[in-house]
Amino acid sequence: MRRGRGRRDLGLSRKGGSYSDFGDCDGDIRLGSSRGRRDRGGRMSGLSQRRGRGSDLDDDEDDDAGPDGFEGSSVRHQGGRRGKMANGSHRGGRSSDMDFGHRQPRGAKKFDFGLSEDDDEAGEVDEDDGPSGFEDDLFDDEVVKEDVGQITGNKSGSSMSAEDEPAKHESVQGRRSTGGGDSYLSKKRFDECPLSPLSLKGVKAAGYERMTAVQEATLPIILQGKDVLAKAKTGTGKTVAFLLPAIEVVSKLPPVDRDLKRPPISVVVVCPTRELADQAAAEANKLLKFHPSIGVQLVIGGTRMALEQKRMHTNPCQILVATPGRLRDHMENTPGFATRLMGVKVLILDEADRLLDMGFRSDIEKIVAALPKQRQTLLFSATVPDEVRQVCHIAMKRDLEFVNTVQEGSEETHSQVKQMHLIAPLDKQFSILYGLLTDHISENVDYKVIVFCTTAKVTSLVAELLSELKLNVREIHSRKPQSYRTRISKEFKESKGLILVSSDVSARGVDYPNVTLVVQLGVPTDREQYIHRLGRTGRRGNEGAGVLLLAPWEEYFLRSIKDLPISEATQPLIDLDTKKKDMYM
Ligand SMILES: Nc1ncnc2c1ncn2[C@@H]1O[C@H](COP(=O)(O)OP(=O)(O)OP(=O)(O)O)[C@@H](O)[C@H]1O
Repeated sequence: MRRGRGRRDLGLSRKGGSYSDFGDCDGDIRLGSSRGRRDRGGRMSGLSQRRGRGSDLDDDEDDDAGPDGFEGSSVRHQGGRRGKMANGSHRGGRSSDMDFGHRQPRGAKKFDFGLSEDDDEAGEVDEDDGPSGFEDDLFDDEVVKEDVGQITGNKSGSSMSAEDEPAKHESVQGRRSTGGGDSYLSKKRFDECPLSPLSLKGVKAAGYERMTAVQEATLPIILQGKDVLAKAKTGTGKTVAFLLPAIEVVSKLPPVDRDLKRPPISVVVVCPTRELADQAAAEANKLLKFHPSIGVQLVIGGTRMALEQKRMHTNPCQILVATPGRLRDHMENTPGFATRLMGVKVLILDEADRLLDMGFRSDIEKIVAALPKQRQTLLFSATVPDEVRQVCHIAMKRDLEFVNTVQEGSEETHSQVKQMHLIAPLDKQFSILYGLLTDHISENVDYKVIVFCTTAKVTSLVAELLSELKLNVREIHSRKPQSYRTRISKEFKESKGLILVSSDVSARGVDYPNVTLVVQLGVPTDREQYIHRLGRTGRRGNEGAGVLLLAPWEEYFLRSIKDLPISEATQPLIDLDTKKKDMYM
């Protein structure tokens, strides 16, 4: 691959004068920027605008799969591989910017690719986010504050301060972890724990011998039957940490009578995204290898309800892994399902922070209300912002244990992941991205890169453009059918030498092994999102790198991550004109 040094021109003007600086679009096109905006009436250059798809309640495969005003709209290649933007009209005028979903200052000239609804997990967001007042009888705010104050060692009981106060188990982590807080595995082996022989066999078959810090810290407490709120860095084995003790609970229950019309569901795992739910179910199946009598069922948006109902009927499971909207849908529409839920002994809220900032609070409240109060609740997250603490009020017992495996004073990110940022004007950003990628590829034979974009449409556009430039690219976002998302996710998991351009559907929890670089194009929603996205690399103690590419007016974001070890990157030099000549000769 030829790469000129010296020019940093976004260029992209093509032979025949098709697109130039992405600027030949018809009119004032803007790549949607801030999250959560649902509909904008701006000129969209023929892009059909679809409103947010609401919760995954409606998320049937067909609904998801068809043309949705997105596929084939943002960059449509008409007349061969001629790139055209939006409606394909190529007028001569040079627009000033291309906005990859960046927040724009007032008055800035922008392109709008019709991102009326960003892909805030669009398929799964529930807009019905009203207060429920659930379990007010059990936990009024004052009581919780007091209790939580005790949990975190805050005797004044003023507030639950997971971030501010050293947690009860923090010191335990400090002592037990190996190699300075960032180590991946502790010294403790699974076979030193009071686990059933069948679970131990499953753990061994899965290739796990020693525990990770969060597993070591939480397992004994969960096995005692306590509610646990656990905070641990990304990629440190939280899934096994909650699944294994949950499996133990099920294995100790009396066998389910096969003739029972509505056999109880004993464990419910709620995950914010379908990918994550899929991943948790797969991990459960791995661990259950030697527990033939325990079954797992996955219920997620984007698949057919009827099929799930049939499966649940013919093969009743004890462990149910679900996305919140679909779980509620079954609660309301699947005969006998609510009765089956009355058997729940353990409720797990995975990536609790994400569940909440995706607007699932109302779903969570309804799910919690549908479960027996006599149950164990586990809440796992890589970050514990205020909203997560609030959910403890509605879902957990007052004597919950907060296990924080992120040592006080240490960053929430991994030290083996090199973090960099770059501030660049919009018209330079794509060429910089391209330069970063090609530099990384030339230095890493086994490269595996995720490029995060702020919205589904920008994701698609960037993927399309990178493919045009002959990079090996896949895209994943909420506008793609679930079957496609699953396939791409699987492919990326198993591949090397691939770039995944993704919206935030892949930001949290998704475990892609050996990701070598994460690029964040545009400002993340918040500090937590930055950490979660970055957490797709450096998993299982591996090394990795992260680059945050911001526009000048987004530089303010650096203040919110100033405690993290992030430094300024050198701008890659790239001559896209040379590349283009290669392509069109
Ligand atoms: N004890 C263990 N030994 C070796 N590998 C493990 C162990 N526990 C988990 N893993 C592996 O570590 C990887 C990361 O685990 P997992 O996805 O559960 O992390 P996580 O903490 O949930 O991350 P995130 O916060 O990003 O969701 C997985 O590939 C998992 O199979």
